[in-house]
Amino acid sequence: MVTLVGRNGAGKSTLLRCVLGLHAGQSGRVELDGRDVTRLPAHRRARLGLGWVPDDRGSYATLSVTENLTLPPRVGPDPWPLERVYEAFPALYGRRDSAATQLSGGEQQMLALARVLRMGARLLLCDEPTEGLSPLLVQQVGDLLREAKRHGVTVLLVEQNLHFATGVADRHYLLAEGRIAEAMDNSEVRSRERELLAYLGI
Ligand SMILES: Nc1ncnc2c1ncn2[C@@H]1O[C@H](COP(=O)(O)OP(=O)(O)OP(=O)(O)O)[C@@H](O)[C@H]1O
Repeated sequence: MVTLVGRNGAGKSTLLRCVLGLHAGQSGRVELDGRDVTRLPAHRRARLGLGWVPDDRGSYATLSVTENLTLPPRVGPDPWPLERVYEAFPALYGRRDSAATQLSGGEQQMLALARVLRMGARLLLCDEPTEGLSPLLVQQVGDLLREAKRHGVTVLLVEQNLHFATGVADRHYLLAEGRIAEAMDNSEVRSRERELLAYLGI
């Protein structure tokens, strides 16, 4: 799991869109598992296992959790069976008959992530999944990202919460003016936390 950090406007969301194939007119290369996918359209990249976790959660409000998890098409190479989803996220199993709107913020986040795993994604792109969440929900999002990682899923995470980032990710890239300015491991981020927070303006 890797995070992208950077000031507002540094280009984090744009980089995610480039990786997904949603940004026209980019330069450079995008590789997935060593394969050059730069010229592939977004839907072909999805078939190779790229998955976007929408921050508006993207679930069908009036449908139950199970229905939401049954509907997504299988596009990627490794679609999770429903049983694996429920085993990895038991809280969702407990809420399986509830409508998506009745879920807590953390459970909705869990459902959004689980839907992408059901579609077969191996690499998840998440844009600030903790933004605006209470500390308890932030902790739940951390648990669920760690759970996905434990199951072999790779995560590229845009995240401004450095404390959260060092708790879930393995390494971090600082983006400035659309370029990678620095690569850091967890101990470096922790030892430079004050300086980085001041730089990020948080
Ligand atoms: N590599 C780049 N080269 C040129 N322009 C870029 C590049 N990356 C991003 N931009 C432009 O910079 C602006 C901000 O980019 P973006 O929204 O991706 O930043 P961000 O880091 O996600 O910001 P925020 O934290 O506010 O969401 C956009 O107008 C985008 O088109």
